[in-house]
Amino acid sequence: MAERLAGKPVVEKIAEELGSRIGSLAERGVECGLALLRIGERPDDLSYERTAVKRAESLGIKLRRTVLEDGASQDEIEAAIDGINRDASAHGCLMFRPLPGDIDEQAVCDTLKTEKDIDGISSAALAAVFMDRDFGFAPCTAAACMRMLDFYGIPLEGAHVVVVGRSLVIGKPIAMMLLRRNATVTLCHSRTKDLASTMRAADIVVCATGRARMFGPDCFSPGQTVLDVGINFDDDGNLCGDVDFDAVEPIVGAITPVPGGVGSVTTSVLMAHAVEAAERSVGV
Ligand SMILES: Nc1nc(=O)c2c([nH]1)NC[C@@H]1CN(c3ccc(C(=O)N[C@@H](CCC(=O)O)C(=O)O)cc3)C=[N+]21
Repeated sequence: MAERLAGKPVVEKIAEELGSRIGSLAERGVECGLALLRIGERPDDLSYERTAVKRAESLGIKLRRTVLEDGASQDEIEAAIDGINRDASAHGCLMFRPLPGDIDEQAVCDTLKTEKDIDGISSAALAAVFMDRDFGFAPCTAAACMRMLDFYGIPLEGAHVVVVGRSLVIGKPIAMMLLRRNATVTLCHSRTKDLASTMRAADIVVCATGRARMFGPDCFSPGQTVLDVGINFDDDGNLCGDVDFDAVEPIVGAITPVPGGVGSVTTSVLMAHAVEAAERSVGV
């Protein structure tokens, strides 16, 4: 049976680190604030939001929630971001993505003030990830995967990592972050030929497609480490990952569960980024 790479100890470690930093900010009269911007009622957004609310409450981070109707226009969404830009009590902003409808998403992302961009959505923040430059913040989900790998001591140097999924939220940025750590990265997607055999050849597989239980035992081999980034709801409304966990767990070396895996750490990384943005705002 695979080792289960649980999010909980990583979440607890981050909470411990943040506790004292939030305390120091409070001594300077700064209450760390985080703005959430959600458009519509997508179940995976709501799942993220539920955990974020829980984490913020337990850490003492102030949340400001803005919810727009599905069908909100480009102008309405940009106006909401403008409101967050001008709210001095919000040190960082998370906008749930992808945006519904035919919105120019990158234009929306680029209206957020750089210093509040704690999910690395602006062109400049993403460019920095691709250029190995330390500027701004990396996308929280990609950063959460890296934290998981480091916490559990999974070696990256020279390792062959297959990433399945090429989104700007996770697939593309994590490929660059892994490269920076000297992994050999293969970036796969829905049109990849011989996907299963490519996945089987990897040391580490990162699944980020958003398709419920899409990857079964034929895609994996003994000893592999599997990060399941998917947050999906099956036909019965149950939360599940991109990997068919029950069928794959007996085969591989280590695997993250859903729930209780990468997603749970993502929300903690979001809090860590908000605290860092608050610190930067007062020059710490
Ligand atoms: N800009 C952006 N970045 C994202 O990374 C992003 C996004 N938008 N939109 C929505 C999806 C989904 N997502 C989740 C993250 C954590 C949990 C999470 O905390 N899940 C808990 C369970 C929560 C529950 O029980 O519902 C867990 O997996 O243990 C869920 C979903 C990030 N996404």
